Amino acid sequence: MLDIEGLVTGYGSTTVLRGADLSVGRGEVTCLLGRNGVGKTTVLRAAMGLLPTWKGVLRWEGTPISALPTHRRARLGFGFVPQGREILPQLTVEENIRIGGFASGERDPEIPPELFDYFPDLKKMLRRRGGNLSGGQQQQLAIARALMGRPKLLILDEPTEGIQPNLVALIRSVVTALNRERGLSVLLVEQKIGFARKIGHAYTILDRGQVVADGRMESLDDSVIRAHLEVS
Ligand SMILES: Nc1ncnc2c1ncn2[C@@H]1O[C@H](COP(=O)(O)OP(=O)(O)OP(=O)(O)O)[C@@H](O)[C@H]1O
Repeated sequence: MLDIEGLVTGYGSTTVLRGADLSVGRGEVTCLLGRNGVGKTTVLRAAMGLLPTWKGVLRWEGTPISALPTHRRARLGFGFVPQGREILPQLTVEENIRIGGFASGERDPEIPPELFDYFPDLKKMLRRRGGNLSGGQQQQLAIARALMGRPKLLILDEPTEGIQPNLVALIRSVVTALNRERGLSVLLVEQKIGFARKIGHAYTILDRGQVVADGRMESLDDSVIRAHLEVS
């Protein structure tokens, strides 16, 4: 579905990704893993078109998309939940969700009732300000907002960061349900190996801007973790 080949990009004159390769299969959850600062968020931002592709090719269902701006990628079916969630604190929960519909080009987006099948808590707090929600509630809100664009691929940057353990389980069950019931493909950056193992079908490990290991999640054994993920 999404294929990234030989991606080189960075910030200003600093190269961060030095030829990264990654694929997300249709209907699969792929976890992008790696130590702090190796370039995981940079991969997601380049996939969304928030950073230019300096070298390499990004393909969506076989078609090159490297030159497309972010809003065109959103219309193709990319949904993005950024690190830190980026909820608008002064707007209500309902307004924050509807913004996801504007982003995909709708003039007066209505929230489909079935969205709340996945987020019953949000339904009870539609009039509350986004800034008054807990981290876990904001994460649900950010996912709901991304779903308003009816994505085929959901890209999540550390969805469990700063979230209480009981809500981590909730986020996992929501993402798993969206994957199983709606066939949504998922690319997610994660620091918690246990979470990645439970949620992912495949993994890719990044180190210093390059992919150093990838495969099916069952093959992510302790030797791979020791070599590439534990702090040495
Ligand atoms: N806006 C920016 N301007 C300049 N350098 C940046 C910027 N954002 C990130 N970097 C640098 O790019 C490198 C990769 O950062 P990135 O956020 O992609 O890593 P990461 O693997 O997602 O890290 P973390 O797990 O800490 O979120 C780091 O050295 C970081 O300092």
